[in-house]
Amino acid sequence: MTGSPYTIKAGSTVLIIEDDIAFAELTSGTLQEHGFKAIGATSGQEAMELLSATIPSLIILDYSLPDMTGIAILEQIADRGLSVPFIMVTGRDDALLAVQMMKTGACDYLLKDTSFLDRLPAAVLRTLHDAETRERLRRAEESLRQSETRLARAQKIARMGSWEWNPLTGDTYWSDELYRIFGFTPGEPHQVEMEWFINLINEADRPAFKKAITNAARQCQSFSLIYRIKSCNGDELVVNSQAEVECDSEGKAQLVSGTTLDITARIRAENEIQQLINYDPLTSLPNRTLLNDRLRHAIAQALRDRQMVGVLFLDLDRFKGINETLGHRAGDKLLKTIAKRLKACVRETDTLARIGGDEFAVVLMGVSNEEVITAITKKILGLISEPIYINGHEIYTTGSIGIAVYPMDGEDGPTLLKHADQAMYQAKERDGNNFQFFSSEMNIKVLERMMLENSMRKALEREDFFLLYQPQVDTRTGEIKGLEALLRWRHPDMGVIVPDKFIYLAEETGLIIPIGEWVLRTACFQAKAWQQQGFAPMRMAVNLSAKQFGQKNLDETIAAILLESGLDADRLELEITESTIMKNPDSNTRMLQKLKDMGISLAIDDFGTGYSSLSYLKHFPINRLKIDRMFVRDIANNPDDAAIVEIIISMAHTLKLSVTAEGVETRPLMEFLASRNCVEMQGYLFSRPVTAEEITTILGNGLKY
Ligand SMILES: Nc1nc2c(ncn2[C@@H]2O[C@@H]3COP(=O)(O)O[C@H]4[C@@H](O)[C@H](n5cnc6c(=O)[nH]c(N)nc65)O[C@@H]4COP(=O)(O)O[C@H]3[C@H]2O)c(=O)[nH]1
Repeated sequence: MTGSPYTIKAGSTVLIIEDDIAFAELTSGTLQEHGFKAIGATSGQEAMELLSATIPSLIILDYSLPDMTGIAILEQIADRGLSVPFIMVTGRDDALLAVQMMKTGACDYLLKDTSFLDRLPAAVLRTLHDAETRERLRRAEESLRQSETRLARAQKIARMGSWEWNPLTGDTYWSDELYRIFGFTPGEPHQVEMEWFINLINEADRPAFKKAITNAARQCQSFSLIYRIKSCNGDELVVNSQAEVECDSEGKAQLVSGTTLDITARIRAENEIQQLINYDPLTSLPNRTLLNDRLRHAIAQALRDRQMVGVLFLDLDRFKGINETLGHRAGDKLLKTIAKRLKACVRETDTLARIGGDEFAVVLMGVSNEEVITAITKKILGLISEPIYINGHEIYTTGSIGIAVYPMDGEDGPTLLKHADQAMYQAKERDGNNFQFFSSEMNIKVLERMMLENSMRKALEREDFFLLYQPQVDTRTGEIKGLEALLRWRHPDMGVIVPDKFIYLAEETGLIIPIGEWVLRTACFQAKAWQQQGFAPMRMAVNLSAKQFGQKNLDETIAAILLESGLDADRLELEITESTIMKNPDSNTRMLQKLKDMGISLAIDDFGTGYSSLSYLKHFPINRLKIDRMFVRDIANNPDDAAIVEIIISMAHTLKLSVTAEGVETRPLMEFLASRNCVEMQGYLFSRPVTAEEITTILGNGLKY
């Protein structure tokens, strides 16, 4: 209903509709005495005419009028859209009538009795006061409704929804717009379960959301969170939820409420901008801007981890010619194919960028040595040089790569890139399809390694390897109990090379497998030959590297060699380092057991340098511990080493293992070890590693130490 606003104030107009003129005057007089302005009408008709001109603050209405009933008048007033409070007046004391009058909307009703005039002013005041309160409430409700409409409109425009969640009861409220954002019809589902909602969130973002909502409920922490969510129609949206928490005096969360903004379009636009700023549109690879950024991060990370960063600058050889002959489209296809191939060579954490027409750069993270860089560079050159088929043409292209390494060749991105670029030009001058390190030392190192690797491949065929044997002596009797076979490489240019200088490379290249097999075979045949020459049978100790030990069929290979050579298994001892076993203790223990079951003796080499714990040691089916020569050497000077050696010896005895000390160079060392019950020793004091012929002489002379 609409109506005019009014307030209680002196002079408020009261319309008295009453056909009893005397009564009307009395009423009017009383009201005027109390400061009201009274106007009067004696019939319904007259009242309606008056109401056309004036709207009173209150009507005092006689229930029964000559031309119409009070109720009919009220209907006509309502029809005009007026809302004026009224008090009914009646001469009849009838409870039923009173109820009926109140039902018509009367604010009060008064009986025309002797106390009427006494009660009138208070009733008028009360009615006016109530009417004013109602009007204020109506206006407040109206304004609230308007605000709600405005908010809903604003939410719709902003794609923002609001919500509430009661952490105590689990009750939730979603605004209509929130339903719409998530693709639901407003109000459906009516009650939103938090668990159900969490399941709509992208799995990767769920933990962050759960944490935020839990912190809100448990610690009253407000939050602002961006996360992805699957909408009802399956689209993925990106939203930003901001929440505030209402807490009670004890700090217990009562209500979590907030807004959720759909920022999908914004994020998409931002991504597109980022894509344009940071990526090359042709290959979608990072461009120079992003490369510089990534390079800065890579350097910071390498500084923390004390590692190197490899920066490769690649330029395609003869690309210009291809572009000119086959056209730019073909050139673009070629670049895309190259980009794809390059991607296959680098790890996720590395950066591959296109920085110019036919120029690419690669940033290799967390590199520990230049070999890794060389390996990746070779792989890249190999992949680039494979034929590319474009528009029916078979195209051959190659690349030139310059390499700069942090920290040696520069401490910042631009310097490293500049140096890699310079090195690339040198590679190009050497006819392309080549790589070049910026620093000459690095080049020499890599070159040496490559040469060593090449000549090692040929060394087996050319029989450049040979074995030396070092006696293992029982110091109580001076007898030779065993011989350790030690590998040497007679290099055509570099002379004899010791294993420490090439075993690592043989391991890395896999050449250790054929070389190791050659060592085993040679040593077993030699041991058998000495037996056949009538010398007392001795142990032949052979070193096994980690790669050899990792072979699945190692036991079969060894069994075949023993069979070929005719050497009894119990004459062969395999020396494996602690770190080799500890690389994969469970499967290695199984292999050790197989070898032991064949009757072969097993020794842990360099004992004390690795990580064997006593509990592991108990489980390894081994026969012997060899104390590393590093500890033995320092016994005299370092009490710690002396203590370690003593512990190893007593541990070996407790576990019923034999023990051999390596690197015994002096008599005092021998005496110290002997006094600690270490019986068997090996070292320069007795003999350096010598050739098989020299061993034959020693054995022939019946030499004892
Ligand atoms: N300073 C000093 N050194 C002594 C003394 N007595 C022996 N040595 C040296 O100590 C090394 C003992 O061999 P290792 O600990 O098994 O250590 C060996 C072994 O781990 C590995 N190796 C040798 N031959 C082979 C092989 O055929 N296969 C594999 N996988 N590794 C081998 O190369 C390592 C080094 O071998 P070598 O250079 O021959 O070095 C030998 C030996 O010459 C001494 O009194 N003083």
